[in-house]
Amino acid sequence: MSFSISNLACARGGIPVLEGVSFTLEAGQTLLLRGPNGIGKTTLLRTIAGLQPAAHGSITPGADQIAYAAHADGLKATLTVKENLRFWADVFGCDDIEPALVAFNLTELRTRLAHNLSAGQKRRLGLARLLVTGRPIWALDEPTVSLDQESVGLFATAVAAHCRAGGITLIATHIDLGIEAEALDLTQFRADRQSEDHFDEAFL
Ligand SMILES: Nc1ncnc2c1ncn2[C@@H]1O[C@H](COP(=O)(O)OP(=O)(O)OP(=O)(O)O)[C@@H](O)[C@H]1O
Repeated sequence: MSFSISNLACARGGIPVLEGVSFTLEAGQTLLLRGPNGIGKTTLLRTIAGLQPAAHGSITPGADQIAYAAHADGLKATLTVKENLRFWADVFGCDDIEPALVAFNLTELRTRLAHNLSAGQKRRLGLARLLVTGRPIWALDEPTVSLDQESVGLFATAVAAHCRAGGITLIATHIDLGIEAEALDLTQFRADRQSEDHFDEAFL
């Protein structure tokens, strides 16, 4: 298993954001995506997850191998913790949700409605979902927002286990997660946004 991006360009709201993004990750690797606010970390992850098309270039393998965790937790508010995980496990064909409950310290909260969880507990449940997808590539957008130190540790442990099992993890984050990984600053891939001005002028 490897994950490869070649000469990728992506846009947001019709405006070019990144261009010329190329890298390859091998099984077991984690890559931290860095760069200032607005540089395009979320845009890149959304493109990798298949939520928006690439403007140019290729991503291999495709979105059916990606588990994406966005800024929002994406929980079903009226289902319990256990029911939320069971829902996603059924979608992805996973039999056993217990390892996911244990990994993110959710066992005692299993019967609580997602609506009634604290922000950090919601985030833990959102991340536990990754474990029932069975997908080899995790694309995570600021995954530790709202997490306390102990929960950041649970997250780091889950990432390490995923990578030991041959998985690949991409993490967009501004903070130090205590995870040993290479970092890629997306600033070097900032798109030349002059092109949109030329476009406008041509039609005025
Ligand atoms: N829905 C949208 N429509 C138009 N432009 C958008 C939209 N969402 C984001 N953008 C713009 O796209 C660019 C890239 O945003 P993106 O969210 O990918 O950056 P980011 O690196 O993840 O930022 P941050 O570190 O603040 O989370 C920014 O200039 C942003 O203002």
